Amino acid sequence: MDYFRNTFYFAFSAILVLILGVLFSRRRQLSNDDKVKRKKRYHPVAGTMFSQLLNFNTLWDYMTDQCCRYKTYRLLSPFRSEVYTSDPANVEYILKTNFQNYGKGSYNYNNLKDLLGDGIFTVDGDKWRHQRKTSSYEFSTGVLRKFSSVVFQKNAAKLARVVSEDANSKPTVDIFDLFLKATLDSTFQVGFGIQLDSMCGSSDEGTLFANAFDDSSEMTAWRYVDASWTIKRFLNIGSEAKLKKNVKVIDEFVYKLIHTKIDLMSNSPNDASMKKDDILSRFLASNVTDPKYLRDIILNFIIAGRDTTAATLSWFLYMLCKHPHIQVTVAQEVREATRVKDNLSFEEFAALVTEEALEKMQYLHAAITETLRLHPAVPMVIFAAISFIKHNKTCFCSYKFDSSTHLSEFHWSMFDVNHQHRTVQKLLLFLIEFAKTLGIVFLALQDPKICFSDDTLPDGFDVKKGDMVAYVPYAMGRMKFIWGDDAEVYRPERWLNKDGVFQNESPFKFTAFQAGPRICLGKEFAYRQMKIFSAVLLQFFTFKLADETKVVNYRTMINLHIKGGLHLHAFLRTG
Ligand code: HEM
Repeated sequence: MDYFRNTFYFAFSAILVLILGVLFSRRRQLSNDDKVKRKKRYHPVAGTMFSQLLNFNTLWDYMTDQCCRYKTYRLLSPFRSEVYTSDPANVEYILKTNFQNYGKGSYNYNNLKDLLGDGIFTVDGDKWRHQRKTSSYEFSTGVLRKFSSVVFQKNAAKLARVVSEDANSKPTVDIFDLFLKATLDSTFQVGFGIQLDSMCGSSDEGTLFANAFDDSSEMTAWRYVDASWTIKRFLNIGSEAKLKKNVKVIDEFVYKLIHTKIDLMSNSPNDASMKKDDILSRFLASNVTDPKYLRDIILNFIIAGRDTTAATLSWFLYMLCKHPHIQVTVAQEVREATRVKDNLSFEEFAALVTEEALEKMQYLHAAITETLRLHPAVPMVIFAAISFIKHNKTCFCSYKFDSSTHLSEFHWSMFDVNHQHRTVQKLLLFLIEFAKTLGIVFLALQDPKICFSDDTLPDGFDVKKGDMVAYVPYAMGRMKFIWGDDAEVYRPERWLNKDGVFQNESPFKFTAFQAGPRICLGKEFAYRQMKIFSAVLLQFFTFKLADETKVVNYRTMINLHIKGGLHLHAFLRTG
Protein backbone atom coordinates (compact mmCIF):
# COMPACT_ATOMS: atom_id res chain seq x y z
CA MET A 1 0.00 0.00 0.00
CA ASP A 2 2.81 2.35 1.06
CA TYR A 3 4.60 1.45 -2.11
CA PHE A 4 1.62 2.60 -4.19
CA ARG A 5 1.18 5.73 -2.08
CA ASN A 6 4.87 6.66 -2.45
CA THR A 7 4.79 5.98 -6.15
CA PHE A 8 1.66 8.14 -6.49
CA TYR A 9 3.27 11.03 -4.49
CA PHE A 10 6.40 10.73 -6.55
CA ALA A 11 4.52 10.76 -9.85
CA PHE A 12 2.30 13.65 -8.67
CA SER A 13 5.35 15.69 -7.53
CA ALA A 14 7.14 14.97 -10.80
CA ILE A 15 4.14 16.15 -12.85
CA LEU A 16 3.80 19.26 -10.64
CA VAL A 17 7.48 20.09 -11.07
CA LEU A 18 7.13 19.50 -14.81
CA ILE A 19 4.08 21.80 -15.06
CA LEU A 20 5.76 24.51 -12.97
CA GLY A 21 8.90 24.16 -15.06
CA VAL A 22 6.94 24.55 -18.29
CA LEU A 23 5.03 27.52 -16.88
CA PHE A 24 8.23 29.15 -15.65
CA SER A 25 10.05 28.69 -18.91
CA ARG A 26 6.94 29.94 -20.80
CA ARG A 27 6.89 33.04 -18.58
CA ARG A 28 10.55 33.64 -19.23
CA GLN A 29 9.99 33.10 -22.91
CA LEU A 30 7.03 35.52 -22.82
CA SER A 31 9.01 38.17 -21.02
CA ASN A 32 11.79 37.72 -23.56
CA ASP A 33 9.26 37.98 -26.35
CA ASP A 34 7.91 41.14 -24.76
CA LYS A 35 11.19 42.80 -25.46
CA VAL A 36 10.60 42.41 -29.15
CA LYS A 37 6.84 42.27 -29.31
CA ARG A 38 4.38 44.33 -27.29
CA LYS A 39 2.15 42.51 -24.87
CA LYS A 40 -1.59 42.36 -25.47
CA ARG A 41 -3.23 44.33 -22.72
CA TYR A 42 -6.80 44.57 -23.84
CA HIS A 43 -9.94 42.80 -23.09
CA PRO A 44 -10.48 41.45 -26.57
CA VAL A 45 -14.22 42.03 -26.90
CA ALA A 46 -16.32 44.97 -25.63
CA GLY A 47 -19.65 43.70 -26.88
CA THR A 48 -21.52 42.92 -30.03
CA MET A 49 -22.73 45.15 -32.83
CA PHE A 50 -26.26 44.65 -31.50
CA SER A 51 -25.38 46.99 -28.63
CA GLN A 52 -24.72 49.62 -31.32
CA LEU A 53 -28.12 48.92 -32.74
CA LEU A 54 -29.75 49.25 -29.32
CA ASN A 55 -27.94 52.55 -28.75
CA PHE A 56 -28.42 53.84 -32.28
CA ASN A 57 -29.96 57.23 -31.38
CA THR A 58 -27.04 58.11 -29.12
CA LEU A 59 -24.49 56.01 -30.96
CA TRP A 60 -21.56 58.44 -30.68
CA ASP A 61 -22.01 58.76 -26.92
CA TYR A 62 -22.25 55.00 -26.59
CA MET A 63 -18.96 54.73 -28.52
CA THR A 64 -17.46 57.36 -26.22
CA ASP A 65 -18.42 55.35 -23.13
CA GLN A 66 -16.82 52.28 -24.67
CA CYS A 67 -13.66 54.24 -25.48
CA CYS A 68 -13.48 55.39 -21.84
CA ARG A 69 -13.40 51.74 -20.84
CA TYR A 70 -11.05 50.43 -23.53
CA LYS A 71 -8.86 52.60 -25.75
CA THR A 72 -9.10 49.88 -28.34
CA TYR A 73 -11.82 47.28 -28.46
CA ARG A 74 -13.54 44.80 -30.66
CA LEU A 75 -17.24 44.46 -31.35
CA LEU A 76 -18.44 41.13 -32.60
CA SER A 77 -20.98 40.69 -35.30
CA PRO A 78 -22.20 37.54 -37.00
CA PHE A 79 -20.49 38.62 -40.20
CA ARG A 80 -17.20 40.29 -39.34
CA SER A 81 -15.29 41.75 -36.46
CA GLU A 82 -15.05 45.50 -35.88
CA VAL A 83 -12.13 47.16 -34.14
CA TYR A 84 -12.53 50.67 -32.71
CA THR A 85 -9.70 52.74 -31.35
CA SER A 86 -9.24 56.10 -29.67
CA ASP A 87 -5.51 55.70 -29.11
CA PRO A 88 -3.58 58.42 -31.02
CA ALA A 89 -0.65 56.04 -31.55
CA ASN A 90 -2.96 53.54 -33.25
CA VAL A 91 -4.58 56.28 -35.32
CA GLU A 92 -1.16 57.42 -36.52
CA TYR A 93 -0.26 53.85 -37.38
CA ILE A 94 -3.44 53.25 -39.40
CA LEU A 95 -3.50 56.62 -41.15
CA LYS A 96 0.19 57.03 -41.81
CA THR A 97 2.74 54.41 -40.75
CA ASN A 98 0.94 51.42 -42.26
CA PHE A 99 -1.33 53.43 -44.60
CA GLN A 100 -1.10 50.84 -47.38
CA ASN A 101 -2.74 48.19 -45.18
CA TYR A 102 -5.95 50.16 -44.63
CA GLY A 103 -8.22 51.68 -47.26
CA LYS A 104 -11.74 52.69 -48.14
CA GLY A 105 -12.94 49.53 -49.82
CA SER A 106 -15.98 48.72 -51.82
CA TYR A 107 -18.60 49.40 -49.14
CA ASN A 108 -18.27 53.18 -49.37
CA TYR A 109 -17.72 53.01 -53.10
CA ASN A 110 -20.95 51.09 -53.69
CA ASN A 111 -22.96 53.42 -51.48
CA LEU A 112 -21.58 56.60 -52.99
CA LYS A 113 -20.88 55.80 -56.62
CA ASP A 114 -24.26 56.81 -58.10
CA LEU A 115 -23.87 60.34 -56.81
CA LEU A 116 -20.11 60.71 -56.56
CA GLY A 117 -18.91 58.40 -59.33
CA ASP A 118 -15.17 57.77 -59.24
CA GLY A 119 -14.37 60.94 -57.29
CA ILE A 120 -11.62 61.26 -54.68
CA PHE A 121 -13.93 60.38 -51.82
CA THR A 122 -14.91 57.00 -53.14
CA VAL A 123 -11.75 55.49 -54.59
CA ASP A 124 -8.47 53.94 -53.43
CA GLY A 125 -5.12 53.15 -55.02
CA ASP A 126 -3.97 54.75 -58.25
CA LYS A 127 -7.30 56.43 -58.98
CA TRP A 128 -7.12 58.16 -55.57
CA ARG A 129 -3.41 59.03 -55.93
CA HIS A 130 -3.96 60.70 -59.28
CA GLN A 131 -6.89 62.83 -58.10
CA ARG A 132 -5.18 63.70 -54.84
CA LYS A 133 -2.12 64.96 -56.72
CA THR A 134 -4.05 67.06 -59.23
CA SER A 135 -6.45 68.46 -56.63
CA SER A 136 -3.76 69.21 -54.02
CA TYR A 137 -1.99 71.30 -56.59
CA GLU A 138 -5.14 73.24 -57.45
CA PHE A 139 -6.09 73.75 -53.81
CA SER A 140 -2.71 75.17 -52.92
CA THR A 141 -2.68 77.86 -55.60
CA GLY A 142 -2.97 81.48 -54.56
CA VAL A 143 -5.38 82.07 -57.47
CA LEU A 144 -7.98 79.69 -56.05
CA ARG A 145 -7.49 81.07 -52.55
CA LYS A 146 -8.09 84.62 -53.71
CA PHE A 147 -11.06 83.69 -55.87
CA SER A 148 -12.71 81.61 -53.13
CA SER A 149 -12.22 84.35 -50.50
CA VAL A 150 -14.16 86.80 -52.67
CA VAL A 151 -16.93 84.21 -53.13
CA PHE A 152 -17.09 83.61 -49.35
CA GLN A 153 -17.23 87.34 -48.59
CA LYS A 154 -20.09 87.89 -51.03
CA ASN A 155 -22.04 84.91 -49.73
CA ALA A 156 -21.43 85.92 -46.11
CA ALA A 157 -22.98 89.33 -46.83
CA LYS A 158 -25.91 87.68 -48.57
CA LEU A 159 -26.35 85.30 -45.64
CA ALA A 160 -26.36 88.20 -43.16
CA ARG A 161 -29.04 89.91 -45.24
CA VAL A 162 -31.23 86.78 -45.27
CA VAL A 163 -30.72 86.32 -41.49
CA SER A 164 -31.75 89.94 -40.95
CA GLU A 165 -34.89 89.49 -43.10
CA ASP A 166 -35.81 86.20 -41.40
CA ALA A 167 -35.25 87.71 -37.96
CA ASN A 168 -37.79 90.41 -38.83
CA SER A 169 -40.35 88.27 -40.57
CA LYS A 170 -40.21 84.85 -38.88
CA PRO A 171 -40.46 83.73 -35.24
CA THR A 172 -37.00 82.11 -35.42
CA VAL A 173 -34.10 81.81 -37.84
CA ASP A 174 -33.42 78.27 -39.08
CA ILE A 175 -29.68 78.83 -39.24
CA PHE A 176 -28.65 75.27 -40.18
CA ASP A 177 -30.83 75.42 -43.28
CA LEU A 178 -29.32 78.77 -44.22
CA PHE A 179 -25.78 77.48 -43.67
CA LEU A 180 -26.52 74.50 -45.92
CA LYS A 181 -27.70 76.83 -48.68
CA ALA A 182 -24.84 79.31 -48.23
CA THR A 183 -22.13 76.63 -48.27
CA LEU A 184 -23.70 74.97 -51.32
CA ASP A 185 -23.68 78.32 -53.14
CA SER A 186 -20.03 78.91 -52.22
CA THR A 187 -18.67 75.50 -53.12
CA PHE A 188 -20.69 75.41 -56.34
CA GLN A 189 -19.38 78.78 -57.42
CA VAL A 190 -15.79 77.87 -56.60
CA GLY A 191 -16.25 74.53 -58.40
CA PHE A 192 -18.16 75.52 -61.52
CA GLY A 193 -17.85 79.29 -61.65
CA ILE A 194 -21.56 80.11 -61.64
CA GLN A 195 -23.97 81.29 -58.97
CA LEU A 196 -26.67 78.90 -57.85
CA ASP A 197 -28.17 81.38 -55.42
CA SER A 198 -30.01 78.70 -53.46
CA MET A 199 -30.09 81.16 -50.55
CA CYS A 200 -32.49 83.48 -52.39
CA GLY A 201 -33.76 81.04 -55.05
CA SER A 202 -33.35 83.55 -57.92
CA SER A 203 -32.54 80.95 -60.62
CA ASP A 204 -35.06 78.22 -61.42
CA GLU A 205 -32.39 75.91 -62.81
CA GLY A 206 -30.21 76.55 -59.75
CA THR A 207 -33.09 75.83 -57.38
CA LEU A 208 -33.85 72.63 -59.26
CA PHE A 209 -30.22 71.55 -58.96
CA ALA A 210 -30.01 72.52 -55.27
CA ASN A 211 -33.14 70.53 -54.44
CA ALA A 212 -31.93 67.55 -56.45
CA PHE A 213 -28.55 67.75 -54.72
CA ASP A 214 -30.16 67.89 -51.27
CA ASP A 215 -32.44 64.97 -52.00
CA SER A 216 -29.75 62.81 -53.53
CA SER A 217 -27.32 63.53 -50.64
CA GLU A 218 -30.03 62.44 -48.23
CA MET A 219 -30.90 59.33 -50.24
CA THR A 220 -27.20 58.43 -50.49
CA ALA A 221 -26.73 58.83 -46.72
CA TRP A 222 -29.83 56.69 -46.25
CA ARG A 223 -28.06 53.81 -47.97
CA TYR A 224 -25.80 53.54 -44.92
CA VAL A 225 -28.74 52.54 -42.74
CA ASP A 226 -31.01 50.89 -45.26
CA ALA A 227 -29.21 47.93 -46.75
CA SER A 228 -32.30 47.02 -48.74
CA TRP A 229 -31.38 49.87 -51.07
CA THR A 230 -29.87 47.41 -53.50
CA ILE A 231 -33.25 45.77 -53.94
CA LYS A 232 -34.99 49.10 -54.28
CA ARG A 233 -32.42 50.21 -56.81
CA PHE A 234 -32.98 47.13 -58.88
CA LEU A 235 -36.74 47.62 -58.76
CA ASN A 236 -36.39 51.38 -59.12
CA ILE A 237 -38.75 52.10 -56.26
CA GLY A 238 -38.86 54.28 -53.12
CA SER A 239 -35.74 56.17 -52.11
CA GLU A 240 -33.74 54.65 -54.96
CA ALA A 241 -36.20 55.82 -57.62
CA LYS A 242 -35.97 59.28 -56.07
CA LEU A 243 -32.18 59.12 -56.06
CA LYS A 244 -32.05 58.06 -59.72
CA LYS A 245 -34.37 60.89 -60.73
CA ASN A 246 -32.34 63.44 -58.79
CA VAL A 247 -28.98 62.23 -60.05
CA LYS A 248 -30.38 62.65 -63.58
CA VAL A 249 -31.26 66.29 -62.81
CA ILE A 250 -27.77 66.88 -61.37
CA ASP A 251 -26.06 65.24 -64.33
CA GLU A 252 -28.06 67.15 -66.92
CA PHE A 253 -27.26 70.43 -65.20
CA VAL A 254 -23.58 69.71 -64.58
CA TYR A 255 -22.84 68.18 -68.00
CA LYS A 256 -24.52 71.14 -69.67
CA LEU A 257 -22.21 73.46 -67.73
CA ILE A 258 -19.14 71.42 -68.57
CA HIS A 259 -19.96 71.09 -72.29
CA THR A 260 -20.80 74.79 -72.61
CA LYS A 261 -17.49 75.69 -71.03
CA ILE A 262 -15.54 73.22 -73.17
CA ASP A 263 -17.18 74.64 -76.32
CA LEU A 264 -16.51 78.23 -75.31
CA MET A 265 -12.89 77.54 -74.49
CA SER A 266 -12.21 75.55 -77.65
CA ASN A 267 -13.95 78.15 -79.85
CA SER A 268 -11.97 81.05 -78.49
CA PRO A 269 -8.79 79.65 -76.94
CA ASN A 270 -7.01 83.01 -76.89
CA ASP A 271 -9.84 85.05 -75.46
CA ALA A 272 -8.60 86.48 -72.13
CA SER A 273 -12.17 86.85 -70.84
CA MET A 274 -12.47 83.04 -70.97
CA LYS A 275 -9.76 82.78 -68.34
CA LYS A 276 -11.58 82.12 -65.06
CA ASP A 277 -10.42 81.01 -61.65
CA ASP A 278 -13.04 78.40 -60.74
CA ILE A 279 -11.91 74.77 -60.48
CA LEU A 280 -13.64 73.66 -63.70
CA SER A 281 -11.98 76.40 -65.78
CA ARG A 282 -8.61 75.68 -64.25
CA PHE A 283 -8.85 71.96 -65.02
CA LEU A 284 -9.95 72.72 -68.59
CA ALA A 285 -7.08 75.15 -69.01
CA SER A 286 -4.68 72.40 -67.97
CA ASN A 287 -6.18 70.10 -70.64
CA VAL A 288 -8.27 67.87 -68.37
CA THR A 289 -11.31 67.57 -70.60
CA ASP A 290 -13.04 64.28 -69.79
CA PRO A 291 -16.56 65.43 -68.77
CA LYS A 292 -17.17 62.42 -66.49
CA TYR A 293 -13.86 62.93 -64.66
CA LEU A 294 -14.60 66.64 -64.25
CA ARG A 295 -18.14 65.96 -63.04
CA ASP A 296 -16.93 63.44 -60.44
CA ILE A 297 -14.03 65.47 -59.15
CA ILE A 298 -16.03 68.69 -58.69
CA LEU A 299 -19.16 67.10 -57.22
CA ASN A 300 -16.92 65.34 -54.68
CA PHE A 301 -15.58 68.68 -53.52
CA ILE A 302 -19.05 70.06 -53.20
CA ILE A 303 -20.34 67.16 -51.15
CA ALA A 304 -17.15 66.96 -49.04
CA GLY A 305 -17.21 70.62 -48.21
CA ARG A 306 -20.84 71.51 -47.93
CA ASP A 307 -22.48 69.53 -45.09
CA THR A 308 -19.30 69.41 -43.01
CA THR A 309 -18.89 73.19 -43.05
CA ALA A 310 -22.60 73.90 -42.51
CA ALA A 311 -22.80 71.43 -39.60
CA THR A 312 -19.69 72.86 -37.93
CA LEU A 313 -20.96 76.43 -38.24
CA SER A 314 -24.25 75.39 -36.65
CA TRP A 315 -22.57 73.64 -33.71
CA PHE A 316 -20.31 76.67 -33.37
CA LEU A 317 -23.25 79.08 -33.04
CA TYR A 318 -24.90 76.64 -30.66
CA MET A 319 -21.80 76.64 -28.44
CA LEU A 320 -21.65 80.45 -28.56
CA CYS A 321 -25.29 80.62 -27.44
CA LYS A 322 -24.50 78.26 -24.59
CA HIS A 323 -21.45 80.35 -23.64
CA PRO A 324 -22.48 83.99 -24.16
CA HIS A 325 -19.19 85.35 -22.75
CA ILE A 326 -17.33 83.51 -25.52
CA GLN A 327 -19.72 84.99 -28.09
CA VAL A 328 -18.85 88.48 -26.76
CA THR A 329 -15.09 87.75 -26.89
CA VAL A 330 -15.28 86.49 -30.50
CA ALA A 331 -17.34 89.53 -31.60
CA GLN A 332 -14.84 91.86 -29.93
CA GLU A 333 -11.92 90.20 -31.67
CA VAL A 334 -13.71 90.50 -35.04
CA ARG A 335 -14.22 94.22 -34.49
CA GLU A 336 -10.59 94.75 -33.51
CA ALA A 337 -9.22 92.66 -36.37
CA THR A 338 -11.25 94.52 -39.01
CA ARG A 339 -10.85 97.96 -37.37
CA VAL A 340 -14.43 98.93 -38.15
CA LYS A 341 -15.18 102.56 -37.36
CA ASP A 342 -18.42 103.53 -39.09
CA ASN A 343 -21.71 101.83 -39.65
CA LEU A 344 -21.11 99.67 -42.68
CA SER A 345 -23.42 97.62 -44.85
CA PHE A 346 -23.14 93.83 -44.83
CA GLU A 347 -21.29 93.95 -48.16
CA GLU A 348 -18.88 96.69 -47.07
CA PHE A 349 -18.03 94.89 -43.87
CA ALA A 350 -17.63 91.49 -45.56
CA ALA A 351 -15.07 93.02 -47.93
CA LEU A 352 -13.00 93.99 -44.87
CA VAL A 353 -12.70 90.39 -43.74
CA THR A 354 -9.47 89.94 -45.65
CA GLU A 355 -6.80 87.29 -45.20
CA GLU A 356 -4.86 89.76 -43.10
CA ALA A 357 -7.87 90.34 -40.81
CA LEU A 358 -8.55 86.60 -40.60
CA GLU A 359 -4.96 86.01 -39.52
CA LYS A 360 -5.61 88.24 -36.51
CA MET A 361 -8.71 86.27 -35.47
CA GLN A 362 -6.84 83.68 -33.41
CA TYR A 363 -9.55 83.35 -30.76
CA LEU A 364 -12.19 82.75 -33.44
CA HIS A 365 -9.93 80.07 -34.95
CA ALA A 366 -9.56 78.46 -31.52
CA ALA A 367 -13.32 78.62 -30.82
CA ILE A 368 -14.14 76.90 -34.14
CA THR A 369 -11.46 74.26 -33.52
CA GLU A 370 -12.80 73.66 -30.01
CA THR A 371 -16.25 73.17 -31.58
CA LEU A 372 -14.80 70.57 -33.95
CA ARG A 373 -13.07 68.78 -31.07
CA LEU A 374 -16.40 68.22 -29.31
CA HIS A 375 -18.64 68.10 -32.39
CA PRO A 376 -16.55 66.75 -35.28
CA ALA A 377 -18.51 67.02 -38.53
CA VAL A 378 -17.46 63.45 -39.39
CA PRO A 379 -18.03 61.64 -36.06
CA MET A 380 -16.60 58.26 -37.07
CA VAL A 381 -14.14 57.31 -39.80
CA ILE A 382 -14.07 53.73 -41.01
CA PHE A 383 -11.30 52.02 -42.89
CA ALA A 384 -11.57 49.23 -45.39
CA ALA A 385 -9.65 47.33 -47.95
CA ILE A 386 -10.12 44.39 -50.21
CA SER A 387 -11.50 41.87 -47.82
CA PHE A 388 -10.71 38.20 -47.84
CA ILE A 389 -14.49 37.72 -47.80
CA LYS A 390 -15.69 37.98 -51.37
CA HIS A 391 -18.40 40.56 -51.92
CA ASN A 392 -20.71 38.06 -53.56
CA LYS A 393 -20.74 35.93 -50.43
CA THR A 394 -21.22 38.72 -47.94
CA CYS A 395 -24.03 40.70 -49.49
CA PHE A 396 -26.83 38.44 -50.45
CA CYS A 397 -29.31 41.24 -50.98
CA SER A 398 -27.36 42.72 -53.86
CA TYR A 399 -28.11 41.81 -57.44
CA LYS A 400 -24.46 42.19 -58.35
CA PHE A 401 -23.44 38.75 -57.31
CA ASP A 402 -21.68 36.08 -59.09
CA SER A 403 -24.73 34.42 -60.58
CA SER A 404 -23.17 31.02 -60.08
CA THR A 405 -23.65 31.16 -56.31
CA HIS A 406 -26.70 29.63 -54.82
CA LEU A 407 -27.92 32.75 -53.06
CA SER A 408 -27.68 34.98 -56.03
CA GLU A 409 -29.61 32.51 -58.14
CA PHE A 410 -32.35 32.64 -55.55
CA HIS A 411 -32.44 36.39 -55.68
CA TRP A 412 -32.19 36.64 -59.39
CA SER A 413 -35.15 34.35 -59.65
CA MET A 414 -37.03 36.66 -57.26
CA PHE A 415 -36.17 39.63 -59.37
CA ASP A 416 -36.99 37.97 -62.64
CA VAL A 417 -40.60 37.69 -61.64
CA ASN A 418 -42.68 40.36 -63.30
CA HIS A 419 -42.75 42.77 -60.41
CA GLN A 420 -45.92 44.36 -61.68
CA HIS A 421 -47.62 41.30 -60.29
CA ARG A 422 -49.31 42.55 -57.14
CA THR A 423 -48.70 39.57 -54.87
CA VAL A 424 -45.04 39.41 -55.74
CA GLN A 425 -44.76 43.15 -55.36
CA LYS A 426 -46.35 42.95 -51.91
CA LEU A 427 -43.98 40.18 -50.92
CA LEU A 428 -41.00 42.19 -52.10
CA LEU A 429 -42.18 45.27 -50.26
CA PHE A 430 -42.59 43.22 -47.11
CA LEU A 431 -39.04 41.92 -47.51
CA ILE A 432 -37.79 45.43 -48.08
CA GLU A 433 -39.48 46.74 -44.93
CA PHE A 434 -38.08 43.81 -43.00
CA ALA A 435 -34.62 44.50 -44.36
CA LYS A 436 -35.06 48.18 -43.51
CA THR A 437 -35.78 47.34 -39.90
CA LEU A 438 -32.62 45.33 -39.84
CA GLY A 439 -30.76 48.01 -41.75
CA ILE A 440 -27.88 48.23 -39.36
CA VAL A 441 -27.53 44.50 -39.18
CA PHE A 442 -27.44 44.36 -42.95
CA LEU A 443 -24.64 46.92 -42.97
CA ALA A 444 -22.40 44.19 -41.79
CA LEU A 445 -23.32 42.06 -44.75
CA GLN A 446 -21.72 44.55 -47.04
CA ASP A 447 -18.05 45.23 -47.28
CA PRO A 448 -16.77 48.19 -45.27
CA LYS A 449 -13.20 49.34 -44.83
CA ILE A 450 -11.19 46.37 -43.76
CA CYS A 451 -7.52 45.76 -43.17
CA PHE A 452 -5.57 43.96 -45.90
CA SER A 453 -3.55 41.63 -43.75
CA ASP A 454 -3.10 40.53 -40.13
CA ASP A 455 -1.53 43.32 -38.17
CA THR A 456 -0.68 44.41 -34.64
CA LEU A 457 -1.47 47.98 -33.63
CA PRO A 458 1.09 49.91 -31.58
CA ASP A 459 -0.80 49.23 -28.33
CA GLY A 460 -0.52 45.50 -28.96
CA PHE A 461 -4.06 44.99 -30.20
CA ASP A 462 -4.25 42.35 -32.90
CA VAL A 463 -6.17 43.14 -36.05
CA LYS A 464 -7.09 40.31 -38.35
CA LYS A 465 -7.19 40.46 -42.09
CA GLY A 466 -10.77 41.35 -42.99
CA ASP A 467 -11.51 43.30 -39.79
CA MET A 468 -13.19 46.65 -40.08
CA VAL A 469 -11.06 49.24 -38.31
CA ALA A 470 -12.43 52.60 -37.25
CA TYR A 471 -11.41 55.57 -35.16
CA VAL A 472 -14.02 57.78 -33.58
CA PRO A 473 -13.21 61.54 -33.61
CA TYR A 474 -16.34 62.21 -31.52
CA ALA A 475 -15.05 59.96 -28.73
CA MET A 476 -11.42 61.03 -29.10
CA GLY A 477 -12.39 64.68 -28.61
CA ARG A 478 -13.86 63.75 -25.22
CA MET A 479 -11.12 61.53 -23.83
CA LYS A 480 -9.55 62.73 -20.58
CA PHE A 481 -6.33 60.88 -21.30
CA ILE A 482 -5.92 63.05 -24.43
CA TRP A 483 -7.33 66.44 -23.34
CA GLY A 484 -7.12 66.39 -19.54
CA ASP A 485 -9.80 66.41 -16.86
CA ASP A 486 -11.77 69.22 -18.50
CA ALA A 487 -12.05 67.28 -21.77
CA GLU A 488 -15.83 67.77 -21.92
CA VAL A 489 -15.65 71.51 -21.28
CA TYR A 490 -15.87 73.96 -24.19
CA ARG A 491 -12.74 76.04 -23.66
CA PRO A 492 -11.22 77.74 -26.75
CA GLU A 493 -8.26 78.91 -24.63
CA ARG A 494 -6.81 75.39 -24.64
CA TRP A 495 -5.76 76.06 -28.26
CA LEU A 496 -3.95 79.34 -27.51
CA ASN A 497 -0.44 79.90 -26.20
CA LYS A 498 0.39 82.54 -23.63
CA ASP A 499 0.51 85.21 -26.36
CA GLY A 500 -2.98 84.30 -27.54
CA VAL A 501 -1.69 82.65 -30.71
CA PHE A 502 -3.40 79.47 -31.97
CA GLN A 503 -1.36 76.28 -31.41
CA ASN A 504 -2.04 73.20 -33.50
CA GLU A 505 -2.37 69.80 -31.88
CA SER A 506 -1.17 66.55 -33.37
CA PRO A 507 -3.68 65.56 -36.11
CA PHE A 508 -3.61 62.05 -34.63
CA LYS A 509 -5.13 63.45 -31.43
CA PHE A 510 -7.39 66.04 -33.02
CA THR A 511 -8.76 63.87 -35.77
CA ALA A 512 -11.70 65.99 -37.04
CA PHE A 513 -9.97 66.45 -40.41
CA GLN A 514 -8.42 62.98 -40.51
CA ALA A 515 -4.62 62.82 -40.82
CA GLY A 516 -1.83 61.31 -42.89
CA PRO A 517 -1.86 61.09 -46.69
CA ARG A 518 -5.69 61.25 -46.82
CA ILE A 519 -6.04 64.27 -44.55
CA CYS A 520 -8.95 66.52 -45.54
CA LEU A 521 -7.98 68.40 -48.65
CA GLY A 522 -10.29 71.30 -47.90
CA LYS A 523 -9.22 72.05 -44.33
CA GLU A 524 -7.81 75.49 -45.03
CA PHE A 525 -10.66 76.22 -47.43
CA ALA A 526 -13.19 75.22 -44.74
CA TYR A 527 -11.59 77.36 -42.02
CA ARG A 528 -11.53 80.39 -44.33
CA GLN A 529 -15.20 80.03 -45.19
CA MET A 530 -16.22 79.35 -41.58
CA LYS A 531 -14.22 82.32 -40.28
CA ILE A 532 -15.55 84.73 -42.88
CA PHE A 533 -19.18 83.65 -42.31
CA SER A 534 -18.78 83.78 -38.51
CA ALA A 535 -17.02 87.15 -38.54
CA VAL A 536 -19.75 88.77 -40.65
CA LEU A 537 -22.61 87.25 -38.63
CA LEU A 538 -21.09 88.07 -35.24
CA GLN A 539 -20.26 91.59 -36.29
CA PHE A 540 -23.94 92.30 -36.95
CA PHE A 541 -25.92 89.95 -34.71
CA THR A 542 -26.15 88.58 -31.21
CA PHE A 543 -27.56 85.07 -31.24
CA LYS A 544 -29.71 83.34 -28.65
CA LEU A 545 -31.28 79.90 -28.70
CA ALA A 546 -34.96 80.03 -29.61
CA ASP A 547 -35.66 77.55 -26.82
CA GLU A 548 -33.06 77.54 -24.04
CA THR A 549 -34.68 74.55 -22.36
CA LYS A 550 -34.61 72.27 -25.39
CA VAL A 551 -32.00 69.52 -25.21
CA VAL A 552 -30.05 69.60 -28.44
CA ASN A 553 -28.93 66.29 -29.83
CA TYR A 554 -27.45 64.97 -33.05
CA ARG A 555 -28.94 62.82 -35.76
CA THR A 556 -27.00 59.60 -36.13
CA MET A 557 -25.77 59.77 -39.72
CA ILE A 558 -22.53 60.21 -41.68
CA ASN A 559 -22.22 63.87 -40.68
CA LEU A 560 -22.96 65.25 -37.25
CA HIS A 561 -26.13 67.20 -37.92
CA ILE A 562 -28.15 68.88 -35.18
CA LYS A 563 -31.39 66.94 -34.89
CA GLY A 564 -34.26 69.14 -36.07
CA GLY A 565 -31.92 71.96 -37.13
CA LEU A 566 -30.87 74.96 -35.06
CA HIS A 567 -33.46 77.63 -34.40
CA LEU A 568 -32.14 80.93 -33.12
CA HIS A 569 -33.18 84.48 -32.33
CA ALA A 570 -30.88 86.93 -34.11
CA PHE A 571 -30.71 90.44 -32.61
CA LEU A 572 -29.18 93.14 -34.77
CA ARG A 573 -26.37 94.89 -32.88
CA THR A 574 -26.76 98.61 -32.64
CA GLY A 575 -23.97 101.09 -33.39
C1 HEM B 1 -15.41 71.59 -41.17
C2 HEM B 1 -15.23 71.16 -42.37
C3 HEM B 1 -14.64 69.84 -42.77
C4 HEM B 1 -14.36 68.74 -42.02
C5 HEM B 1 -14.57 68.53 -40.52
C6 HEM B 1 -13.80 67.75 -42.91
C7 HEM B 1 -13.39 66.49 -42.51
C8 HEM B 1 -12.92 65.53 -43.39
C9 HEM B 1 -12.65 64.16 -43.02
C10 HEM B 1 -12.82 63.55 -41.63
C11 HEM B 1 -12.22 63.52 -44.12
C12 HEM B 1 -11.87 62.04 -44.24
C13 HEM B 1 -13.15 61.30 -44.60
C14 HEM B 1 -12.95 59.86 -45.00
O1 HEM B 1 -11.90 59.49 -45.52
O2 HEM B 1 -13.90 59.08 -44.83
C15 HEM B 1 -12.19 64.49 -45.21
C16 HEM B 1 -11.78 64.22 -46.48
C17 HEM B 1 -11.86 65.13 -47.51
N1 HEM B 1 -12.28 66.43 -47.44
FE1 HEM B 1 -12.92 67.39 -45.79
N2 HEM B 1 -13.76 68.27 -44.18
C18 HEM B 1 -14.26 69.54 -44.13
C19 HEM B 1 -14.40 70.41 -45.19
C20 HEM B 1 -13.96 70.18 -46.45
C21 HEM B 1 -14.05 71.11 -47.56
C22 HEM B 1 -14.61 72.53 -47.46
C23 HEM B 1 -13.56 70.47 -48.66
C24 HEM B 1 -13.41 70.97 -50.07
C25 HEM B 1 -13.95 71.98 -50.59
C26 HEM B 1 -13.15 69.16 -48.25
C27 HEM B 1 -12.58 68.24 -49.08
C28 HEM B 1 -12.22 66.97 -48.70
C29 HEM B 1 -11.71 65.98 -49.63
C30 HEM B 1 -11.49 66.17 -51.11
C31 HEM B 1 -11.48 64.83 -48.88
C32 HEM B 1 -10.95 63.50 -49.39
C33 HEM B 1 -9.45 63.46 -49.22
C34 HEM B 1 -8.85 62.15 -49.68
O3 HEM B 1 -9.50 61.11 -49.56
O4 HEM B 1 -7.70 62.20 -50.11
N3 HEM B 1 -13.41 69.00 -46.91
N4 HEM B 1 -12.63 65.70 -44.72
